[in-house]
Amino acid sequence: MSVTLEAGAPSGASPPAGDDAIVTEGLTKRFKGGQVAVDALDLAVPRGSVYGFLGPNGSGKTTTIRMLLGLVTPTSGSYSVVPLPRVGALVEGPAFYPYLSGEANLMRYDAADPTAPRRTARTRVAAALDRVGLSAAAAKRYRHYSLGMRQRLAIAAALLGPRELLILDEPTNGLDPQGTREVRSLVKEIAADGTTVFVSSHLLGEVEHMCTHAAIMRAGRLVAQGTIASLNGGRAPRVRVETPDGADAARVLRGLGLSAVAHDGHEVSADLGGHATERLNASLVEAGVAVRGLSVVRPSLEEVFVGLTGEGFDVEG
Ligand SMILES: Nc1ncnc2c1ncn2[C@@H]1O[C@H](COP(=O)(O)OP(=O)(O)OP(=O)(O)O)[C@@H](O)[C@H]1O
Repeated sequence: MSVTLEAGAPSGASPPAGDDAIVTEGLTKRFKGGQVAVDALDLAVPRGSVYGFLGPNGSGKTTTIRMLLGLVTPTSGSYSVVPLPRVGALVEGPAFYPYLSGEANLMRYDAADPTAPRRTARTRVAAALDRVGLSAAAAKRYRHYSLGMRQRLAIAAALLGPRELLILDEPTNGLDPQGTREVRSLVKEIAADGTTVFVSSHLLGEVEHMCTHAAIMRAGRLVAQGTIASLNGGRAPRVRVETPDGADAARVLRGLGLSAVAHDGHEVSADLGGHATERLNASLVEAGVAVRGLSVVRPSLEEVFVGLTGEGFDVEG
């Protein structure tokens, strides 16, 4: 589906060209009252990716997702998404009946879709339960489900049809650690089946571990996007040596050709470049440097984010 809006007029529908599942160009939402929730957003979500849509609360993630699903009308800009019947979405958790089983809840949910043939409802529900690992708990009442099982059932509801794209808005929010683990590994499994997953989160650690790609949002604007490796790769890994012989260690590292050598008390650090840490250690010891510790520090997405925005971030997860 493709929608272009200038002055509020939709202009046609087609899936994104090329290898992307979602493309937005200049996508903007200004709410009545002047609040710009999403500001000229250019996203490109490759098919087959697990795409983390990362930003603090209020940065415009939910508004973007609601626009992609046709639930909110953009003020301007355009977007293309794979055809909506091929998109499964979990935006606000679906309301399930506590006294009904997981299976009965999904049957009701499926019945609400006028395009789904009734004849095959049981097969669809069984496949969705199987997909999220709830077959054995299909007959159990929803109120006896754990938090993780409840969220997996919600994801099953989003997977009732064949999906090319799954959009999940903060799927681990409010879960306990066990539920969080269940949902994260389910997301990876769904992606491994070939479904593109677009998942919003305010947790850097979560995106770093679960996703292949990420976009970083701040106050409605896109700050950076790309593969996790390319986002991290903007900054080189550093080697850090703990030693009482700092001046000597710095001299050895410079002599070996390492750059950006910094010496601060009992710690010496330098850009690692293509050097092997075991060789560095051997050279330091041979030169009589007492090495108490040697480590390689790779920049995390958190450092990249702080470097880009000058702001801290919620890194839990
Ligand atoms: N219907 C609305 N009317 C006016 N302002 C809104 C509306 N919906 C969202 N906003 C504002 O737009 C901004 C972006 O909100 P949005 O919910 O998209 O952010 P978010 O990144 O999803 O955050 P959260 O994780 O807290 O939902 C916020 O400042 C919010 O207050």
